[in-house]
Amino acid sequence: MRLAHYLRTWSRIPISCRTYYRDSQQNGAIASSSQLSTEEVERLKESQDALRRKRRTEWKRRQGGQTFLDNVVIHLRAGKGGDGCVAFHREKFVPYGPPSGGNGGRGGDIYILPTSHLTTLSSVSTRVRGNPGGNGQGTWQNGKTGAPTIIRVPVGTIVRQLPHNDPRRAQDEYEAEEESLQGLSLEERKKKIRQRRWVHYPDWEDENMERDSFKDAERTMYRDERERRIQRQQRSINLVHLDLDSPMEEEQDVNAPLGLPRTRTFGHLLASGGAGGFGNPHFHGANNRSPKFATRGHEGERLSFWLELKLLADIGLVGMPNAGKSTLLRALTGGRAKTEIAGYAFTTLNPVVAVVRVADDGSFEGKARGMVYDETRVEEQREKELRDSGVLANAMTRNQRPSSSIDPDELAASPKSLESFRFTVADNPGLLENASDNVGLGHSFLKSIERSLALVYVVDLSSEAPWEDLRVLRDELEKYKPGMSPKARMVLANKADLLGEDGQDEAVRNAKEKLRRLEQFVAEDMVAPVQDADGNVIVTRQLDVVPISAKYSMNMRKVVGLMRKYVEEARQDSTSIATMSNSNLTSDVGAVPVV
Ligand SMILES: Nc1nc2c(ncn2[C@@H]2O[C@H](COP(=O)(O)OP(=O)(O)OP(=O)(O)O)[C@@H](O)[C@H]2O)c(=O)[nH]1
Ligand SMILES: [Mg+2]
Repeated sequence: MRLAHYLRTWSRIPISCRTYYRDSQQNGAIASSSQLSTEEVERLKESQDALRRKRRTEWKRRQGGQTFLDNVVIHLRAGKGGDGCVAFHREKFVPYGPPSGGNGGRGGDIYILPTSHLTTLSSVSTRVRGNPGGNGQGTWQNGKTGAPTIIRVPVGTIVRQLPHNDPRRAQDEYEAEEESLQGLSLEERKKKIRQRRWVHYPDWEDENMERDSFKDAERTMYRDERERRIQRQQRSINLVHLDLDSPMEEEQDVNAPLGLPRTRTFGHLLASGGAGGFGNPHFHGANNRSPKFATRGHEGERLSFWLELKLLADIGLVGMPNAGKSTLLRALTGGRAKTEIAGYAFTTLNPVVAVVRVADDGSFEGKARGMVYDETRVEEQREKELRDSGVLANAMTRNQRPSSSIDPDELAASPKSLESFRFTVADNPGLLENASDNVGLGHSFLKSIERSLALVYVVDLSSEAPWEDLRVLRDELEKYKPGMSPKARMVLANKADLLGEDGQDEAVRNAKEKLRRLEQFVAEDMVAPVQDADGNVIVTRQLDVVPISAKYSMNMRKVVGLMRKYVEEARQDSTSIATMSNSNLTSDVGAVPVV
């Protein structure tokens, strides 16, 4: 009881406060051990930090990549069928006409439709109910069919039906009925089951129960129900799994006759509506001339699905942990991309997508002389010092300052001409050798960049053999999906600033030699085949190799120019974009834009 109370109270505290509380507790614990020297305290803090990071990475790894993406579980309840009607025809001189109750209409189905007008799953409701069918009426009027419900999702959504044993699944229609009957006596149970299935002529319920014709009809109904249930079970062996990679636009038919739907394409069927009930003419026969009962409509299917969205980015960064992908993303976006940078592996646990804005003259937002994109921890510390010193409190805005006092770096950072092009870049977690065997974070996160127009390798030029890293990255891409590696267009040799400065002739010569070796490897071993629609190799393509320093924002303009070129080429070839989404090998390679 006390534990429950504690958990309830704890869960009411906002997460930020909880983190603060934990941190202050830990810091307090460290500080209280006053016998320790400052150095020892620092070391202790670092080891605690390392432990926390390790736990975080391990936790992420255990998710099997399932939390990388925008995803949602939805519960569908297709429309219930309309009830049949009990009625008898009446007209002048025909006091006892034939049975004339109409059948109920079918319940509305639920469809899913990928559309290019959406980019997130946030507009998808988690509970969707189909429209019920109309009830039948007298003079043989059948009820109308429930209108279909369409769930619109962005292109790139993967739809998976949840299996029976999945705890996230909602009850199906049979389980829901069973639950509503729990706790009732046998008699009450029977009564309720009947009430759910039959419509009687006013005051004829008891009479109907006695009749053989009703008993026969009831037997037939239960037999049909059993068969339907078996069919449903068989269907659920093949769970729905859709990869909605290309948009299906709704076809509008403005000339559709009145009363018929004007939209023709509904998308993929997910849950079927229940059948309508039978009107009393259905039970008319030689041994029942005047049936005084009809059936109610069936429940629609109740199913649960898991929707998962692959992210959309024009360029995907692929590299080993610590290669500097996050630093590069921040440099490309002028620090707007809030992705964490730190000197340990697996800092980035989720893909982060950011927009790069390019001006007419090739300059881009954020490019500034002397700009340093340091580790998040260092930048935070710097910001804190600035805040504490009170500089920020009295700072004037750019408009308040006289133009002569504006820092030239700041001027350089502001766009000189109007933005003329923008594209998105995805920063990814690091990829390791044997990621396919779930080493590191595995490579399930690559799903998010599968549909990127181009990939860019980021390697650490200061490492022993950057070409070996490149080989591993290429092989891992191929292992993830054969035909994916030819999407790579460029190799960025990062951290070039570490390889010697002006004046250090020997170091500079070594750096040049290393870069030359990398270029040679790329030219010899990383040639990408470009195929035509029939799968014939029409040309081989070299990857561009560009030495950069993401941290000091060096050579960024060239990188942005090349990225822009790749994106423009791919966008121009609109057919290639359409085929790129196909999952088979030939179309994927064929989709690589021809240069
Ligand atoms: N000297 C130098 N250091 C860099 C450069 N780019 C990144 N770094 C440093 O390299 C370390 C790792 O950088 P990140 O950007 O976090 O690397 P990452 O590839 O995103 O790493 P993961 O997220 O773990 O995959 C940090 O300490 C950066 O400051 C660079 O161009 N020069
Ligand atoms: Mg990172």
